[in-house]
This record gives sequence, C-alpha cells and structure tokens, in this order.
Amino acid sequence: MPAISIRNLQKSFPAFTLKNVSFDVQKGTIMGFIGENGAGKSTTIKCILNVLKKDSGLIKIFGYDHTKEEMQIKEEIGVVYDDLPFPETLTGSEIEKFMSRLYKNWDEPLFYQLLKQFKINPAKKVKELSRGMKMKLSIAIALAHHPKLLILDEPTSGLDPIVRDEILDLFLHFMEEEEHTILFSSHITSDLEKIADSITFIHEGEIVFSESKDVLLYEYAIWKGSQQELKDLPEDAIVRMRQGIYGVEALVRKNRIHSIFPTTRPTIEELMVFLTKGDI
Ligand SMILES: Nc1ncnc2c1ncn2[C@@H]1O[C@H](COP(=O)(O)OP(=O)(O)OP(=O)(O)O)[C@@H](O)[C@H]1O
Repeated sequence: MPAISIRNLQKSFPAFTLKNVSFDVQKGTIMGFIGENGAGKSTTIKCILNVLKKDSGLIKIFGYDHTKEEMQIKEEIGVVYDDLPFPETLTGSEIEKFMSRLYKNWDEPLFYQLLKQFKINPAKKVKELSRGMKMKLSIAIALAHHPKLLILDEPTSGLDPIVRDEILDLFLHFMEEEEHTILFSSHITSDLEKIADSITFIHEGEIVFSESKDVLLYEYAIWKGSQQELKDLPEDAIVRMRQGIYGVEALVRKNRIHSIFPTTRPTIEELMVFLTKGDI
C-alpha cells in the first residue's frame, strides 16, 4: 500500500485547472514534486491535506480517505509550508503549547531538543527569526509529533546552500526509519537530485511523468551536435529538441539510440526544461 495514492484529482480555479492528477508515493521513499512556478504543486499538496477542497478524484493516505478518515491520518502527517502559518508575534514556546493540544503524540522534549539542535531560542518571536530559522522551526513543529509522512511545500526555497544542505540532512535522518516517507515539492531540482528516490513532474496542471529517479536518468540522455549530424539520429529516439548556442541539443531515449552517438546523462533540471520548453 502506498503512503499517498492520488487518482484523477481535479481542482479548478478561474484561470487554472489541475487535470486528472494521478500518482503514488511509495512508503519508505522520498518523492520530489517538481514544476515551474504556477504549475500546480501547492494546489495538489493543499488538496492532499484537505486545506483546499478538491472538485473530484480520490486521495488516500496510508489507505485512508483523506477527507472521510482525516482523524485517522492526522497524527501520521507532518507538514511544512514555505512560510510559517503562525502569527509573527508568537514565540516558539507559545507555538509549542498550541500544537501540543492538537496531537496525541506530541513530544515536548523532542521539540525543545530540535530547537536546541537548530540553535533557535524558543523565547524569540517568529518575526525575530531569519527565513532559515523559521523553516527550521517549522520542521521542528512538523517532526515533534512523530509523523510517518512528511509533506513539504518548497521547504528549501529562499535559503542559502548551507542551510539547505542542513535541512536535506534532517530529511535524510528522518528517512532512517524504514516506514518513513516524504513528499517534497521544490523547483530547486539540485536538492531533489541529492535526496529524492522518485520524481513527479507537473506542468500546467498535468502530470508529465512520475517515475523513479534512476529510471528517469537511465531512460533519457542528452545528445549535442550540428544540424547536419542531427540527420543521422534515429527519428524515434528524439523526444525533444532545442537550438543551443553551438548547435542542436536533443533529449533522446537511450534505448533507441546506438552507443556510437555520444550522449551525456541529463540532470533533472535539463529534463524539466526540455520537456516544457523543447520543440517536438
Ligand atoms: N485560491 C486560488 N484562487 C485562484 N487561483 C489560484 C488559487 N490558488 C492557486 N491559484 C492558481 O493556481 C495556479 C497554480 O498555483 P500553485 O500555487 O499550485 O502553483 P505552484 O506549482 O505551487 O507554484 P509555485 O512554485 O510558484 O509555488 C496558479 O496559476 C495560481 O494563480
């Protein structure tokens, strides 16, 4: 049974629609959820968490319906939004008191231990914390009730590389428990390259792919050459093309192209750019 299972999720705003979004997040794995600004990542996450009402579709978390059986799953999920959803005048300790009333498994010593580890003074007000500190506080809040599933919406955006790395390490530490799972939205693809097991890519409200990272990086390759050399490439190998500064670049399927053609391994970012901006 997957940790999260989404089938045919639809949600419409006046100028945007999530169209038949379907994917699974397997237990014990980290899924990176990528897409450009406005692609529908936050909308999908908010629908999963039922803070936004879906129009239609099925969402299950650990096999439970995410709306009808919300109480059964609440304890199992820790959520981190890209901004702290608390008044700026509250201190870490005040937030702790509030949160302890919401969760049966709330672990006060763990919360304070995490703040100590993150070097955050619990007496400081939210408005006195830097963006990195706010994010760490948010992560401490999400972890302090011992969730099995972390759902993170852009947890590393706007943070410097050192803090980002620290936060990625925290997620890897969380994953040391076999049953733990993370769904992590980001447009910082290098972060996902480091820690994700699978990648789901959303573009204009539609899922382009949802695949294990290794399969993706094995399936595709980047070929570079001149317009003339391009003619030698088997047509069915070419997925997308674009005009580069020094010639043509093509995203190709590795299994359709002879190893005689020199190719390189794509990054997640290259895959994303080719699949959204490349010509067919
Ligand atoms: N409450 C709302 N009312 C109307 N439109 C909305 C609402 N929330 C989101 N949208 C629109 O839905 C689209 C998708 O937004 P969403 O926040 O899901 O994108 P995203 O992939 O998370 O982007 P980003 O990376 O910038 O956070 C955008 O065009 C946005 O303007």
